[in-house]
Amino acid sequence: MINATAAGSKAVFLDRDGIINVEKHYCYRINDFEFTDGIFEALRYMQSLRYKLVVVTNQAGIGRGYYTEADFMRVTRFMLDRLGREGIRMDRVYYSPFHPVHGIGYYRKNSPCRKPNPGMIVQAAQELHIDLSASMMVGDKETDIEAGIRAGIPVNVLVTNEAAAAAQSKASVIVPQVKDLLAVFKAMTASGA
Ligand SMILES: O=P(O)(O)OC[C@@H](O)[C@H]1O[C@H](OP(=O)(O)O)[C@@H](O)[C@@H](O)[C@@H]1O
Ligand SMILES: [Mg+2]
Ligand SMILES: [Zn+2]
Repeated sequence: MINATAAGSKAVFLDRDGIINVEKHYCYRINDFEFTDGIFEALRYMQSLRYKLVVVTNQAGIGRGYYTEADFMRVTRFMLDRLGREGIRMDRVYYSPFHPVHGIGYYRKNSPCRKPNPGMIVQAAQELHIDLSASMMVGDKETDIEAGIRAGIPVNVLVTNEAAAAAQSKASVIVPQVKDLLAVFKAMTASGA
């Protein structure tokens, strides 16, 4: 169970591609941005329990030269606008444009903010006064789970329908689809957190 403490707010950290929108390699066009089935209901529920909602997304497509920061900002505005119309307010979006091998120029570096490194989560905790010990991470890759664990988040939820990924995962909970998240969130907060 998850309880908030006086040390800060509780939060749900959300991977973007594969959790908020359907994973389509290096998605940056609004026309390709398709919300996953069940994400609105899951986010609305956690927001109603006063969890902050924070996106932490690797966007190495920027560093690789596939699209620009302006492209990412455009699709982010679209995402936030649509979430807003669904009654969901994201507290912050963090992104890492870097890649240690394939990044071009400035973008080629092993950034502490690129998952599985926990930098984005740690930064969010400082800037938004989040109590990580009362928070959750949700992702579709083991790198998301590793970032959550390294940041000190106790509940790390993996969404995958790949048996091999599930078998090797360090996640606390594994579900096959985003539309299973609402039930996970309800179970995790059952004591009234
Ligand atoms: O919100 P996410 O899931 O952190 O974003 C992942 C995508 O940026 C991108 O990530 C991976 O590419 P890199 O190794 O970071 O270059 C791949 O899984 C791509 O398919 C994803 O679109
Ligand atoms: Mg992902
Ligand atoms: Zn890669």
